[in-house]
Amino acid sequence: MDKQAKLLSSRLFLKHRQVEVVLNRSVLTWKEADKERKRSSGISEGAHSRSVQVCEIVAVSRTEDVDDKRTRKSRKEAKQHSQLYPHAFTVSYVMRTRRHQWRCSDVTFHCDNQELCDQWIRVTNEQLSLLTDRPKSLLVYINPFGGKRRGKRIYEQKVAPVFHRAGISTDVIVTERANHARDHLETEANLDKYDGVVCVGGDGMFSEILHGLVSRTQTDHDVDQNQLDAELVPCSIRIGIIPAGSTDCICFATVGANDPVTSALHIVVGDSQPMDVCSVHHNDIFLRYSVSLLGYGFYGDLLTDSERKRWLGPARYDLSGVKTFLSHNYYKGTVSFLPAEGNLGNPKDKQQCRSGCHICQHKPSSKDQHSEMSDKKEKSAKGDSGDWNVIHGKFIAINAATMSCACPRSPKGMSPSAHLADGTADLILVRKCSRLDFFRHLLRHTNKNDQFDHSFVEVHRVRKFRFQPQHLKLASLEDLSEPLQKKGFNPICSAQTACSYSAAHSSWTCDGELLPHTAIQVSVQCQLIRLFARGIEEQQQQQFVFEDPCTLWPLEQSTN
Ligand SMILES: Nc1ncnc2c1ncn2[C@@H]1O[C@H](COP(=O)(O)OP(=O)(O)OP(=O)(O)O)[C@@H](O)[C@H]1O
Repeated sequence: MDKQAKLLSSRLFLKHRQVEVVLNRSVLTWKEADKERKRSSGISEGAHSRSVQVCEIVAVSRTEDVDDKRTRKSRKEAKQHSQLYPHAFTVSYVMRTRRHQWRCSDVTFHCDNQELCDQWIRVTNEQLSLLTDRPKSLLVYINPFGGKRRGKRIYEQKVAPVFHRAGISTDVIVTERANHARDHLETEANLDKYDGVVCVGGDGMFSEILHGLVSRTQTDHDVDQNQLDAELVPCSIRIGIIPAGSTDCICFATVGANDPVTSALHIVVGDSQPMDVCSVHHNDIFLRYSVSLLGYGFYGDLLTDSERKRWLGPARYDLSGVKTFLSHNYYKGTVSFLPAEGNLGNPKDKQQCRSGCHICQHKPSSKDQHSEMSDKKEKSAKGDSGDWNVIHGKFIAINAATMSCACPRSPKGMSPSAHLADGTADLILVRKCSRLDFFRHLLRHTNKNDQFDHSFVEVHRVRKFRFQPQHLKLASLEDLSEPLQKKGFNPICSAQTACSYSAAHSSWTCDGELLPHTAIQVSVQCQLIRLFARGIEEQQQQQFVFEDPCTLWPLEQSTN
């Protein structure tokens, strides 16, 4: 850092203290000039040096007003000071606070020379203009009904001021119905105008944006999404998520916090986090895309039941969870999967996917993927099952996690070491077991114990998988004639016919939406989209030195 050539170096005033301010290409540093002198004279107190990376500067501009938050006495002092040093500029920058949250902090430097002040603003802005990843123009969709219905307020009070400070222009659409954002993106939006799309809402709203953007990209490139082996074209513009829903798992897993200001700042600094997307088909029909969890059995049943209890609000998930757990259903079927050979990671690794993850950076080139695909096509044409593994069984749950699925309730997530962008999903098969064992497995989603370390749980890192429920294939006569106890049904199910029917098949939940088919084919599309995020930062990455920030803004209100 010190070796870089200085672009500017001046003695300026920060409040009443003289500071040595230095700008080089990557860092802005300031330290108290007087303390430096004391130290050279042998007194042990060191100069407090503060630094901010240029890539984390939000904006720099001329300052006209003195800070009106000061006390009357300090306002008077400030007035005298500003008469002596009437020219000032303010640098707004990212400051890390607790638990991966970011805030925008300001520091104002004063001087007596207008030319010098203008030079600082000009040179700093020149450096910012070299950061070409930063968005200048954004298309924002707000779901006014997501979560606690605070999407619009969250955007106006916490996010818009940050975008305004950074000089980002926005077109804002407040949605009027479900799928409004998806349809607009698919058919109407002039995407050439924008550097990114921002979603203000929860995971359901994000899914709309994902579907709109991915479908639009495929249409623009004449790619047929219904084709199972179609090579999908990655989306060229990034998506930002401002969490304002009741479930904000995608935001949490990619930023480490559900906090609107933090997300806004990740957008401003132009972060880019590639993400895998699963495409889900039923034969030659495209069904949906998924970025987090595909679940059959336990989670499918839970969602089906919770959909009937929407009136209960978020509490419906707890109630349906208990009910589904007590039902303790299992399902017969065949799972086939293509293991992720050559992948550097393993679902049982202790290492988690974090900012700058080397496993995600080592993605297979599209050429390799293509030749792998042609290989498979050749093998299947010959009637060979290729490298596909096939498992017939009775499953309580079949889950495919494309990311860790970490959320505040399950801080490590369903598959703690799943990666955001390595082109794979973790396929977790929970076979029929006792209710107590299943409870132990579920409990491990909330604590630090290895949730795969059970004889009835297996996990595979896969590039593709298929599921065929048995009832569709074999009409399951044998199944239906089995005594209910043998099938593991719970005595609390009093209507036996209803129980046997409900246990014949479950449904797939796909990122919180129910799929209309149970026989599905899933293919992981490596790095199909990019988010304005950088993955969860390691704690050590938390911060350069910052003391005594002049102000923190926007207002320190609690987040949703
Ligand atoms: N204006 C609107 N009116 C009604 N529904 C809308 C509107 N805009 C978006 N939606 C739909 O609302 C659903 C839920 O939105 P969102 O994900 O933002 O909130 P949420 O509270 O997290 O919801 P959930 O947890 O139920 O998914 C989305 O599936 C989206 O399609």
